[in-house]
Amino acid sequence: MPLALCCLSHSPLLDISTPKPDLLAEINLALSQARNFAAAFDPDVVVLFAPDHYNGFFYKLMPQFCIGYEASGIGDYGTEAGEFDVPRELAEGCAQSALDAGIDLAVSLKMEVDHGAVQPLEKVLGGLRAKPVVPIFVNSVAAPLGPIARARRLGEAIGEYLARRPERILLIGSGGLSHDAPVPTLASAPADVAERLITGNAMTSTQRQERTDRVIAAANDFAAGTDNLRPLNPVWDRALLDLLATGNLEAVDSWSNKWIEEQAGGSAHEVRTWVAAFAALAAAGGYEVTSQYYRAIPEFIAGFAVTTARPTGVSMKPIGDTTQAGEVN
Ligand SMILES: O=C(O)/C=C/c1cccc(O)c1O
Ligand SMILES: [Fe+2]
Repeated sequence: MPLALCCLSHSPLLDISTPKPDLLAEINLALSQARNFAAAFDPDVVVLFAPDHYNGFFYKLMPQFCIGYEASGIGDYGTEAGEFDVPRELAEGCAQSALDAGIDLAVSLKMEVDHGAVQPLEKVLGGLRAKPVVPIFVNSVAAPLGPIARARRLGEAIGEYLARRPERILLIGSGGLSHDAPVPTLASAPADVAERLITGNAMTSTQRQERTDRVIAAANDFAAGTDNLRPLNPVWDRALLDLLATGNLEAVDSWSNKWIEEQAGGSAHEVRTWVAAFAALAAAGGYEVTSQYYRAIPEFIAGFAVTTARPTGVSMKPIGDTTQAGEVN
């Protein structure tokens, strides 16, 4: 059965910041196109590649990749909390196919995920239980990171397996593009924060609110040009979107993590979720991008993109407004 793909940037600021009305209308149109695309494809199941921001994965044991056999959203930044409906047999098949291909991923029977996983499910499908979901954690935040080539290989291995499955499967990649989110790092965090990055001790509601306030303040400063976060890089983002659209995915294998960070910021590693999702789609055959939206949006601290793609030659019944949303700026 066919695969289809929807990749999008997430941001905690998406439902908090208020960009100018024209920009907001564009963003809403792009997201509604993605929703229409998913509704027209009508997947039986979703395979979701998503990062985490020290809400579900901590340095007491930090894998590069992990498939959740059971998973729940923690409900940060106003996203839905609660249990995922994970199709166990499909999740096990994904894990085995990756292991067979030499990707030593972890599995979890109690995986916790944050806005990076839940927000795209809300925006594209309407909620975290709208469809059965196999959640796949792709470490994009916690150094040390493996090479981006490994994320491509992970996606490829899983795509080869999914292509043989009977279900209609929507691949979602969540993250990036260029950005430098104000997420702590083990190397620079004060002792109490570093301790939490290691142990994952639950945050108090005050600590959670302080984190939210800090991110909102950083976004306001960034939009005003008064923060020292690394600038967004629309040129890099556009080149990445072009590369993904042309299918030349192996080109990323030569990218070093240092180069990605220099070009696009410390959080641009989240693009490995896009690379994995596209590699999964490519493993099933040729594909075409059917819609693409991009803007560099400082208010979201994000090179913000929404892309849909489907196998070449597969048509889907259009639902609602399918006009092209904005384009690269
Ligand atoms: O987890 C956080 O506190 C912040 C995350 C964040 C901020 C800005 C852009 C993003 O993509 C994020 O995930
Ligand atoms: Fe993120």
